Amino acid sequence: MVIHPFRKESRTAMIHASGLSLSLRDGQRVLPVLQDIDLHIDTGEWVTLTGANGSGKSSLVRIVNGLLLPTAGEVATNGLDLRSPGNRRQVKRTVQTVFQNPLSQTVGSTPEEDVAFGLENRGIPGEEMHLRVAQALKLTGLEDKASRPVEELSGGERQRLAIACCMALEPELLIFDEATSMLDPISRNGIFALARELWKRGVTVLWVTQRMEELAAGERALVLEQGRLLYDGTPRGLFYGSGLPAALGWEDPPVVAVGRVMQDGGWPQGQLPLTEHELEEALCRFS
Ligand SMILES: Nc1ncnc2c1ncn2[C@@H]1O[C@H](COP(=O)(O)OP(=O)(O)OP(=O)(O)O)[C@@H](O)[C@H]1O
Repeated sequence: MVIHPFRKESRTAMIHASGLSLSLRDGQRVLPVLQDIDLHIDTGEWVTLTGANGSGKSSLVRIVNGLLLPTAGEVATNGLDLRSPGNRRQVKRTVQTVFQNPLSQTVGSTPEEDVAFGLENRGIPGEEMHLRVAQALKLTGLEDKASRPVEELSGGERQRLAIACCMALEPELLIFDEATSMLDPISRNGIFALARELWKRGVTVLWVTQRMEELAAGERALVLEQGRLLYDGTPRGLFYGSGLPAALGWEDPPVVAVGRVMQDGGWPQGQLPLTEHELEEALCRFS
């Protein structure tokens, strides 16, 4: 059952899935990895996908970016039906993914080489390539490190570099697959803020995370559990209206823990805080 279906059909679909299922063979067993998923994500949205280990998040990402074929159902990314191999090839050019491990995503020996690599593969001519490399490194705050050895970059900087590589290829959909999970809190916040900035500039973002603070700070939340889409709606509805966090045994983020006390005290749901900023505002109104 999907709680609070969330649809805005008026804009162009970036991802559209209907009855999407995926079964994978594990030895003698057939695992139902994704089950009967209906999903519509518009161009320009920020959508956060969460779920326990093994709930199917990465499998869904791999279907959406054209790497894996569903066993049943329909799925289209950027209007391209992914059942066609030609469309899957095309989609791989418009969707870029930033993965979990910052150390496993670099191929060049310096940031500028690394960003240029993907552009060369695409056959982007020299002058434009240099321009795009410079722009991508500036966008991600790495312009001063353009010719430093990659090994000298921190984990957070390596993750910025992975984002620079993606952005140079001018993606329409940017997927972050637990991209902050191996970083320290400051780098994590920096990468999250950078992703939000890119989203505000117009890139559609699918943010995959198990961090409740990141989920709370987004506009729309998807919850996968054992391959089923259990929730599709606002983070506020998820934390304060659905009962799902308790049912799934999640620990509340600190701000939501305070919000629950406010909820018990009679605060209306629309005013319950999800972020530190909202909590501060609520307390100012109260005092
Ligand atoms: N190639 C495969 N063959 C068989 N089973 C697979 C394969 N890939 C994934 N699975 C299984 O599918 C299920 C979902 O895996 P998936 O990686 O999509 O989950 P996830 O939510 O991304 O997990 P995590 O948070 O641990 O990365 C798991 O039970 C996993 O073992």
